Amino acid sequence: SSQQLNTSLTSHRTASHRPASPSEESSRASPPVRARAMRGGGGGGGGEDTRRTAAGQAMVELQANGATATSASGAMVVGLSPLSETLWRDSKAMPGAGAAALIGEVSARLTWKDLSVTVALGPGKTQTVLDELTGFAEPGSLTALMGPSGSGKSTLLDALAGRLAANAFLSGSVLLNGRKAKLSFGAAAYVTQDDNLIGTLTVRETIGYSALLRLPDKMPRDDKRALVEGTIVEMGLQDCADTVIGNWHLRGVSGGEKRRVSIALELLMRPRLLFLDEPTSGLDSSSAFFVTQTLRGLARDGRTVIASIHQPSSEVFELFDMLFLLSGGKNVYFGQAAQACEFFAEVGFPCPPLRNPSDHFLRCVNSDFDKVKATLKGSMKARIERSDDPLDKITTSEAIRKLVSAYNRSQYYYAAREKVNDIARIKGTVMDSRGSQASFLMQACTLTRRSFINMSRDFGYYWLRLLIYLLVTVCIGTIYLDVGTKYTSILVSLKVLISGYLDQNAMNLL
Ligand SMILES: Nc1ncnc2c1ncn2[C@@H]1O[C@H](COP(=O)(O)OP(=O)(O)OP(=O)(O)O)[C@@H](O)[C@H]1O
Repeated sequence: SSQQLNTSLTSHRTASHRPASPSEESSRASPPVRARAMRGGGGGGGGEDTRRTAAGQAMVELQANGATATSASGAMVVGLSPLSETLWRDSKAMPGAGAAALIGEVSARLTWKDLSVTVALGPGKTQTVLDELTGFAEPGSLTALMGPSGSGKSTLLDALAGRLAANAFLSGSVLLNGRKAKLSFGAAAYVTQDDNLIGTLTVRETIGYSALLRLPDKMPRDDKRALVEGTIVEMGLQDCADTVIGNWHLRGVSGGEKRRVSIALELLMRPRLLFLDEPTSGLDSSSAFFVTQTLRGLARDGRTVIASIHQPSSEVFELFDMLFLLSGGKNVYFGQAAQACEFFAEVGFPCPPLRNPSDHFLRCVNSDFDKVKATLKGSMKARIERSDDPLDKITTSEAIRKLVSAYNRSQYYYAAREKVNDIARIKGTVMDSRGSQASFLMQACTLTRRSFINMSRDFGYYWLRLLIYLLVTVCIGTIYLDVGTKYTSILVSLKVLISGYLDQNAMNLL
């Protein structure tokens, strides 16, 4: 209930005023996120104080993520903010029944074991896209899925998020908090590669409307506003909060900021598990760095973050905690990102001193390089033949075979399987808020208002149309100028009117 929500928010606000221990302080948020939080809500003018207060309140709620809360049943619940708990309880509570109980661990611990995906390509034709993959993702960690194009990164992300295409078949097990769970919207968030945002709305409006469309009606407006401001601060968007997203005729926020707005929309429901499909695609290296740094901050707040990344710079690579490297649907390496260089060196492919590690790994596992080598001629070919790089001595396909078989016999592989079994034994609650909690009426009103604002600000959609209608009106109207008032004139006018009406309809149909 809203009272329950208020109580939980207030109690946490009060609780947060006690001095935090250094370890608590460091576990709450990453330095950049905290630094941004300290700057408070953006924008100037008379509303700044209100916004700053609202953002401050929301930050208390946001900082409570990853903290230990006491559930109504008296059990200690790990890794859940009061808001998440209330959202979940409200969605689970049956009329007349008590609120659902939270059991043990609620942070998202995801494991997948011997996961294979086969797609049907036509009658009798199938393709194995993922081949017996095993891994895990824990709260507080940022896991990067890397591999060449077509290696199966997006398919793995889809398989873990439970959104595989209809022609794809999964075998093996995917467990969330030790249970088989169908991940639905709310429990886990999935940020797609494309930013589906309305160009005419500002960043604050975009996040605000999304809050109205998804949060429960009974949640007080002030709390919703505080949550929106807190999310803006958490994603580092306060400097562009009042800038429009932008479209073909409107210069708006940058590509990196757009990506962060897309992530912010998913964060509103406080998911414990975050999937991102290529969050840095199309961004320059500094924007990619800031987006990844934000993801790391979200992970440090107790969330489980899994992202597929195409070709990270060395700075971005350093931000990853875990690396899942794929090639042709097979696992080449899974373990700490910082230990990947060691594994490649053990197998006989050490990373040259001045090379970006991620470029080196992708160079080792991308069989397209065989085709590149085959097309080289002249001095380039001679240089490769003289080179002492082990990769130039064998084909990439052979290198991949060597790496895959070395990984399957390595300590990394056995450690991962053992950890998967250990994690699967920890049973916890699967947070499933079952989608939007706003009522139909609230959604209809919000969508109507948003649509009107969008139309009134969109030059092409509204003003250009209005101009065209005015021009057409003048053109048709002037046809009747000085036609006279005789019977024949009236008949002619009527004919013109009907043919004009029919023409207009025909044009509309076209
Ligand atoms: N539903 C499907 N039907 C047919 N083929 C599929 C399907 N899903 C994936 N594939 C195939 O599986 C392979 C892996 O695709 P996926 O999109 O997972 O690769 P990726 O590593 O994400 O590539 P990219 O980096 O280019 O996005 C591709 O060859 C793709 O054509």
